[in-house]
Amino acid sequence: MSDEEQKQTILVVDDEPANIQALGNLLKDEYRIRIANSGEKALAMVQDGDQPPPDLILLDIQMPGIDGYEVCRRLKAQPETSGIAIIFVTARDSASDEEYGLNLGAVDYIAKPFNQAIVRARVNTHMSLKRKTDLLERYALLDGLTGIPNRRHFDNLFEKEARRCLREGQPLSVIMMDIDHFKGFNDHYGHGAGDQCLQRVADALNGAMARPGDALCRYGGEEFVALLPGTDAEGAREVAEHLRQAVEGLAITHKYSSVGPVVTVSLGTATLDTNRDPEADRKSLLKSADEALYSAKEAGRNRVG
Ligand SMILES: Nc1nc2c(ncn2[C@@H]2O[C@H](COP(=O)(O)OP(=O)(O)OP(=O)(O)O)[C@@H](O)[C@H]2O)c(=O)[nH]1
Repeated sequence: MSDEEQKQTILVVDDEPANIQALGNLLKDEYRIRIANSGEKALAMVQDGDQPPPDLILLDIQMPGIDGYEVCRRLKAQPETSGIAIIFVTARDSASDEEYGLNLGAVDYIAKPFNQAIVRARVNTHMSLKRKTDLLERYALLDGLTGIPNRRHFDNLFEKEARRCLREGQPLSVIMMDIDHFKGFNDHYGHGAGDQCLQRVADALNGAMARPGDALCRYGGEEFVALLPGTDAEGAREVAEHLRQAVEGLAITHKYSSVGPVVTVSLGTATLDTNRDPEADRKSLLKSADEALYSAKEAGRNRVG
């Protein structure tokens, strides 16, 4: 990632080009600046799912059309945008205005005409807090042992992708997988070797997932789940077979498996059929994949159920 891409983003919202320019010039060396000259444009930019949301919004209050208070209210009302920090930068400098703005959920309130050094210092404080929060959130969604997304992350992704696939009339598949006779592996080679095995299996599974939208998560102890947006049932079975081969191809010795001499996985696939009742399908998708996984176990393991 380039330095420019790593920069945090500030959206400056003001109907006065001179104000946008002043704030932009003040902050452009440290941050990536986006601008909107109305409340409507600001909302459209932030709610556009294709662009990552800004880290901070510097928001004027008095603007024609949707004013800053209303922009703040609408962003705070939506879970996807409610976490974005907002600082009002405004000529309305009475204590009651400030109290009103802070009660709407803004993190700070700066009166115009502003002192450049104070604006920069306050912005830096909020951006530094935001960087720490982002880091903590990222860690909270990753599995500590394998470094891949954890179950909590999967639950969020699953909800998001299920909604998107239903909206766009796309299929959504999941693959549940479980290492065969992992208890025997742990019991005989030790917990440390078991942990290493989990790490290598996770890497191999990750490497075998081809599409950028696909996600592999650790679902539980020795259980993994793959989420495949836009993939139909046949495609999911193909991916599952690749995943099976990738783990077998690692050739990790497992003398205590009934399946063969190396570590293997069993897999079950299920696909959300957008033509049927969307709610019922979504709820039962993981259950179906789990049932398919258990039939793979019953049928002898190291296979796709
Ligand atoms: N080393 C290690 N072992 C784990 C971890 N999480 C779960 N396990 C072990 O995974 C094993 C799962 O065993 P079982 O659920 O009985 O299943 P299995 O032996 O894989 O048998 P089948 O699934 O029927 O093939 C247990 O021994 C757990 O202790 C982990 O993070 N590290």
